[in-house]
Amino acid sequence: MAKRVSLMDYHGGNKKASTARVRVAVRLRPYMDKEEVNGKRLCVRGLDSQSLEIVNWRNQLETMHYQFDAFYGNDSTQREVYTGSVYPILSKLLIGQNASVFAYGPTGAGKTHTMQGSPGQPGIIPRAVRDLLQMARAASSTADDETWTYSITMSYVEIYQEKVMDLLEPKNKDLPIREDKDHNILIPGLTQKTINTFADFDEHFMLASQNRTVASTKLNDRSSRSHAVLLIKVQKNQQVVPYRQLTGKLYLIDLAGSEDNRRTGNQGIRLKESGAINSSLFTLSKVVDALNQGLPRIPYRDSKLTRLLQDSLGGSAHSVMITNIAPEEKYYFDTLTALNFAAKSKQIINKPFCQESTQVTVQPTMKRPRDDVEAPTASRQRKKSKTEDNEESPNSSANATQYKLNLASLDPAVVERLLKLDKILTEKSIKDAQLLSTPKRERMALLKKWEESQVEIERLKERQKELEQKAMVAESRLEKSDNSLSDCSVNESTFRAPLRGRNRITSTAKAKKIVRVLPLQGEHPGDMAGRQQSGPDLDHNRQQNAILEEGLPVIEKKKSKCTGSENELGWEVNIRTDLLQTSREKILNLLNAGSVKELKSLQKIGDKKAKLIVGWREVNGPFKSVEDLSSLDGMSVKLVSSFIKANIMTMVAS
Ligand SMILES: Nc1ncnc2c1ncn2[C@@H]1O[C@H](COP(=O)(O)OP(=O)(O)OP(=O)(O)O)[C@@H](O)[C@H]1O
Repeated sequence: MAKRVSLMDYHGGNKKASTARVRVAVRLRPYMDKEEVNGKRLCVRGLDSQSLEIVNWRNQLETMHYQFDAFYGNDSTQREVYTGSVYPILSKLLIGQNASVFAYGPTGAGKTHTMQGSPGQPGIIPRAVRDLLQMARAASSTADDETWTYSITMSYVEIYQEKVMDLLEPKNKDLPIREDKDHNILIPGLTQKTINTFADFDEHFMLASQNRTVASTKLNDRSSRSHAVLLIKVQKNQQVVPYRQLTGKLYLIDLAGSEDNRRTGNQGIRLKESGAINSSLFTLSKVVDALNQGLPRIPYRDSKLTRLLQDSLGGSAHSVMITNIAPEEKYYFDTLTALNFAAKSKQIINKPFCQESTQVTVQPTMKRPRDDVEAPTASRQRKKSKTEDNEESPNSSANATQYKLNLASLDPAVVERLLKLDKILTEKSIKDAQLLSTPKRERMALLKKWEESQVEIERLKERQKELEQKAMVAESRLEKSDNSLSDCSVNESTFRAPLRGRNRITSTAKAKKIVRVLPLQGEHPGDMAGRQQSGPDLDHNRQQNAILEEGLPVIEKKKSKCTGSENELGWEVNIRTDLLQTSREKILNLLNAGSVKELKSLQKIGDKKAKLIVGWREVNGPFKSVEDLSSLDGMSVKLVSSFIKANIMTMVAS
């Protein structure tokens, strides 16, 4: 489950939670008025790196003075703006915090130039993406960070006439904006592209930018008719238990400019667009006012723009607002309005959080968490091919590989089981059946069932130990009684060998059957007749003779010498080949057609293994041989061979 970790908690401090004021910078664009009706009259004068004044040429007494976090004059470069106001917040993304940079100001004042720039003068967006990619690459290769991998994705939307349009997938029109229970703002269904290199970003961004709505107005040849929001998501995944996941989101926003339609000359559709732009900017202003006044209700929901900026204004992001202004006298009122808005915005206090969750990333080569072995390295992850998905959507299919489940508190073995089961299900495209993405209640029920089966397994293990001990006692008793039989040493060693050492059969029931049947199979009944026997030995041999007389030719007479030891397969040699074959066939048939209940009738197959067999069958088709069982999870070759032995012994003896 995702959780918000305050900066205080994140750094382990115990003071008040950290806060961050919205940083406000003002950028003045160069003088560009070609008409110069009144000569070159500037209404803005820069004073120093933080302050400026605005002059009203009609009444110079009205000159206003403003101070901001930064003031960039008309000769400032793209690099200065970026390094001074944006670069410092990028590192926050890598620790799971959100940040946003938005350009605000009148139409034609230089917002798009500042955010996007041109190939010769790249703006904030390309610079920030390039640096983030570099920072993530550097971080994942440092010694401290080697257990983390980073993935960076981009989404790009425009808010055009109160509709959220997906610029990466233009057919996605009018997407909804939602808020999750942790107050994260989401756009379900929004396209998200993985960017591994700057070239990836450039390709997607260039194409998407062509989908943006721009048009010529009297004040700007290429005026943005919409608010454009680029979302860069940096996800940091821990590759070892407890698989923490930090997600930082960077919003880079190029707002449409406020427009005075007496001067833009807007008509028809342009006028309608202008109405929507001004209305959302008005709501933005109301939001800032409400925040500054500490009102209980902040009207975020009154426009799509403010809903999307909810996190950036009064929320959890580190926010930078760049107010673009124009110097020409004709912009005086627009500039004054923009500066007043900027001045009140700088009073807004945000409360940054670290977005942290514990996650499971299903990776094919992931090893057993129990062994504390790392999943694929960062470089392997980076090599993953570019993907297209809709991860913004909580229900999206792409989320199939990323689940939020508190695994930290689970036994690593449980995690491993869940991962493997989930992988099988995902591979088989069993929709909605993915264990980790199932609703919480079902997940809990499954986990409970799993816990119960663990208890059952423990109980069975205990029981098996007890039985083994009993079998050993019975065996040593038998050895004593065997020693009293004088002349059967060769056959004894041949037939009794399966009960000894490594090949000892660990079930009392099986031991009994073999003990009673096997020794006499090698002897001719007549050989026993003349022996002097008494007490239990006599009864024992009578019993054996009786079995033999009933004609149970279980064992082929073995002519080999007594070597005193047998290899792992030696026991098979002692069983008649046709019986061996039939038993194997019976087992194979059961494995391929048996129900869980029937499978459980096999030796060494409990409920858990029976279910695994059924599952394996469904996924891989029928078992070709009994030995195929070793491809089952938890069935080593050794285990399979002891399974075969136990079952064949049971079948031939029954
Ligand atoms: N700092 C600058 N240096 C050089 N040219 C600039 C600068 N700022 C803006 N310009 C130029 O001014 C013109 C208008 O800028 P831009 O389109 O960025 O304005 P805008 O604020 O985004 O306008 P709108 O809100 O209408 O979209 C463009 O031709 C742009 O290249």
